[in-house]
Amino acid sequence: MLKKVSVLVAGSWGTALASVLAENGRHVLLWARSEEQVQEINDKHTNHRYVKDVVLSPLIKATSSLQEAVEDADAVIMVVPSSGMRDVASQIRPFLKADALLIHATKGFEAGSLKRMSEVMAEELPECDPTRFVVLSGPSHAEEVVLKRPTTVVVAAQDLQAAEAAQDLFINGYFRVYTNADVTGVEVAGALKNIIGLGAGLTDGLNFGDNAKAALVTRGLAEIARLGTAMGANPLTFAGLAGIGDLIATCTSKHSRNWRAGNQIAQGIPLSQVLNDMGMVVEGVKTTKAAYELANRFEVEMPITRELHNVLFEDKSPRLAAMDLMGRVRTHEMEELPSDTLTNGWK
Ligand SMILES: NC(=O)c1ccc[n+]([C@@H]2O[C@H](COP(=O)([O-])OP(=O)(O)OC[C@H]3O[C@@H](n4cnc5c(N)ncnc54)[C@H](O)[C@@H]3O)[C@@H](O)[C@H]2O)c1
Ligand SMILES: O=P(O)(O)OC[C@H](O)CO
Repeated sequence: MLKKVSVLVAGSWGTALASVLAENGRHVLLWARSEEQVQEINDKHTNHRYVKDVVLSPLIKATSSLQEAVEDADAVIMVVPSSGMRDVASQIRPFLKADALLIHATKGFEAGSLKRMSEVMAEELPECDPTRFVVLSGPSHAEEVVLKRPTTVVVAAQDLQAAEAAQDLFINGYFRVYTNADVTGVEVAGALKNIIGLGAGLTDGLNFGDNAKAALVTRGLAEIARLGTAMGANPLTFAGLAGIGDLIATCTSKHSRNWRAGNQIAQGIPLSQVLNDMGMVVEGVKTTKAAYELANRFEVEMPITRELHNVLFEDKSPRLAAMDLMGRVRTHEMEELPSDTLTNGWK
């Protein structure tokens, strides 16, 4: 029985996941970094900056002490931005029970090392069994989850019991949780969809229309699956919730910070200002850089990622990037398949 459940940290997604747990009758300890935020959550039952106009369950209590949050916890849900994962994982190491159920819901890679979040956790928490690390991902905007709108996610772990324990913890009538054994695929899909979400915002901002966005999502999925498979993922994972499911949510929703960032860049607003004004994490920016480097490392063709990289970091005009994408050398739709499969229909 998982008695003490903690969520790190009280951003949008951490607060939304804490709300799901509270809905399931769990007392949740939510770590917030500022005393002001702790007081707001404990006294007013709100977390206004991150989840507007929502009254939180009294079962959610906040603390600014990582030790208090993690000590004796039976389950710890890590929802820190990818840039903070290593630091927070190393800080909780002295307090974390080795057999605690460790779940992360972060969508990104570590900048520089290009590691997946479960790899970073494994390095910083060597006492814990990495086969029991769970990743939770899928199409899930915090803004809708706190309103109890129907949502589906996937939890992946190498160890089936760990995945099922996470499924039991979160599943309820509006939050349906599926299991999957492909940790690499779910992590890669969750991180890379943000790049395409940025691209969808750009596409919409440039008024390119519905055909262009459908093309972006479909060809985006193709290059996500290409890199993911090279990194050891099961290609089928990309047809699931963490793959096409989250691409649809991110590329079509104005809740998406990545979509909004892309949309603002299309209006000519400088990236630094876009990020500053957002006031919340836009993982797709750093992930574009990481994926560009991963594509080089794994020698995988990722034209959309490359063009977005050039728009974000090389000052390339988004229109020119789109023209260059459209003008690429002609190719087969399923270019990554073995050549006998490609020619099969024409024999
Ligand atoms: N918001 C969503 O709908 C949603 C849904 C699914 C997954 N996610 C993922 O969850 C992760 C967190 O996103 P979010 O939406 O909660 O972001 P957010 O911007 O709403 O909140 C980020 C939180 O992290 C804290 N923080 C920032 N830097 C930190 C650091 N270095 N160490 C510790 N804490 C730090 C901030 O104080 C804030 O509380 C991201 O990887 C995101 O992709 C978000
Ligand atoms: O707001 P975004 O773009 O970070 O997306 C949030 C979630 O990942 C959607 O599933």
